[in-house]
Amino acid sequence: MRRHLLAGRKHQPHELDVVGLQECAAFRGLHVQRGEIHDLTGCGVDECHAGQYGKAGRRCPEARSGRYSRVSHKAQSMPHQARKRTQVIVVAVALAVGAVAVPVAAMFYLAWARAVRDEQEQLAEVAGRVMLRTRRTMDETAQALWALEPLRTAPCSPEHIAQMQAATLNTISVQEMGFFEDDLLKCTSWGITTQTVHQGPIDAITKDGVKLSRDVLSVVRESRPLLAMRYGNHNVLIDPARLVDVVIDPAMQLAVATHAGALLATRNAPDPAQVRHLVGHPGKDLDDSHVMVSTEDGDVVAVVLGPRSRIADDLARQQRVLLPIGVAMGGFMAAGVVWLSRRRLSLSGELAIAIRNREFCVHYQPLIELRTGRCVGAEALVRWQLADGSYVKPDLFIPVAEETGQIVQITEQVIAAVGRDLGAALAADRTLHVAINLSARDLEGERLLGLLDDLTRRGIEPRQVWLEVTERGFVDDGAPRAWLDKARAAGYVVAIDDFGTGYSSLSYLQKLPIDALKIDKSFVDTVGLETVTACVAPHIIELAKELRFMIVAEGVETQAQADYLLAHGVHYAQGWLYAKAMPVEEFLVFANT
Ligand SMILES: Nc1nc2c(ncn2[C@@H]2O[C@@H]3COP(=O)(O)O[C@H]4[C@@H](O)[C@H](n5cnc6c(=O)[nH]c(N)nc65)O[C@@H]4COP(=O)(O)O[C@H]3[C@H]2O)c(=O)[nH]1
Repeated sequence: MRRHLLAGRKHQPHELDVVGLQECAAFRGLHVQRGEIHDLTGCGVDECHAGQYGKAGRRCPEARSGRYSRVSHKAQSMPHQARKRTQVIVVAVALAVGAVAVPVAAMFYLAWARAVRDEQEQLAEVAGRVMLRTRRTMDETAQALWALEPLRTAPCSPEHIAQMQAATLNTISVQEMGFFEDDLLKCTSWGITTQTVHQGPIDAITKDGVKLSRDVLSVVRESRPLLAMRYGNHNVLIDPARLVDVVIDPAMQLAVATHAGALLATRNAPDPAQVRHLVGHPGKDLDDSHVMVSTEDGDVVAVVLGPRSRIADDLARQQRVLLPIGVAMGGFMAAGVVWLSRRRLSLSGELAIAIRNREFCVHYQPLIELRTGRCVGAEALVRWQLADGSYVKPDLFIPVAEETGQIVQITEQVIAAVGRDLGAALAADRTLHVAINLSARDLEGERLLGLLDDLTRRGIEPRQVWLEVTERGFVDDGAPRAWLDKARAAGYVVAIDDFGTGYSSLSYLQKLPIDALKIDKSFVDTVGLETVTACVAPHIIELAKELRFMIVAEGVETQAQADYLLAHGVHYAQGWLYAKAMPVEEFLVFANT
């Protein structure tokens, strides 16, 4: 913004103010200190302000204050803008860092979550196989038991023992079968029992009514602790290792437990406490050392634990796939942030915000009838007011707004402001008019004409509204011309602005649909000078008179220029000789003075 404010300025009125005011003060023996004039002689401050910039009795309101407030004002806008820029840059950097960090962190997390999920899925598949194995073992064992109940032979008769032997041999999981009477083992599949053996405590009862007892030892042969399944008077002994006899990674740990948490079978020595925890909370889990999964059916719970280190390999694989995606997303988002912040920092971005926040107001530069010296109207000049109260001059942002098309919204705000500001004054005094600047891009569609009609609904007559269009607005013979014809037909006055600075030749002038011509300041400046272009102003004036246009001279700064223009038949003048653009309240005072 700073660059914009400093570069490409057409006029530098405030700097002229300072120099001029200082010179004037010195001439009159006044003392200038910190932007204020102190009257050491007791007179002359007002004269100095008025004499240098306004004609007698009509002091330029900007000079009247005795301060160079607008000069310092403008200077103050720099730190404000710089602060704003810094804020935007800081926010943009923070967002850009976030834009990269968030997707990369998200991908780290996703890779971790997917690695854990994959591992748990593998464990769940093993748990499913363990459960299937357990179910089959228990089911076939139960079948063998049910086949002997009720007993159809004499208990422990050779036939009965043969039946038990056959069941033992035919059922792979069964190691031994026994027959109990009055809680005592009477015989087994291997013959009559001579020892006193009681039925052990029951750990669980299946939904089929089979009772389960752990850690039972065979009385017939030496064995490790077995799992007893009992139904009626018979029981079978099975090796619990069968329940967990599935192909697994050696690092995995397995367990089959009852719903009460009693371990029926384990493999690779899982921690009983961990197993019991999973029995109580079936599903998937993860702790500092293990990934865990459990699955259940009505009778038992199968638990599988894998070391957490198993995740690492899969994690590295997932990261190889996902991290580049995260980095790409981060880069994309960071680029978006950079693009947005650049846009925000760009003038058009600032303009968009200013339009949304309605930061524009209008100042009015009086238009003087040369013959009478009377104020007969004003040119509405848009001002972009910054948060610190300073203004951005239109030369700085109008070209950008025209380029981007934002000018249409600005013009809409200007027309609305003119209605609010001058509606009553124009309705009360039909000799006053207001000139509104339009850009070529404004001359399309019906919307703006509708807004102008809103002005007339405030009691303003169309002839009191001058539409100032630069030569560019007339270059195109198509839509803009038709638009201007419509506006003229509705009674609005069309003026060609900055005449002579563009493409139009003098002969072209007679073909234009205009009522008034504004002579550009650059030609007014040549009045009375011995320059090559000094002859242009009289030519323009003569032709405009021939074509019966109203003639306005812009940028009149000296009385000599005003005298010359009056002598040559120019009707109106506008310039710092009379007044600069000013807020509406000051203009209304000026117009009535
Ligand atoms: N050095 C000097 N300058 C004088 C003197 N008298 C007037 N000026 C300045 O000359 C410009 C006259 O307006 P313009 O030729 O229409 O030139 C305008 C106009 O082309 C454009 N502009 C201003 N307001 C609007 C608007 O509402 N819409 C559009 N489309 N353009 C606007 O911005 C231009 C610059 O406007 P401003 O900065 O307000 O500058 C104004 C005014 O302050 C003088 O005696 N000496």
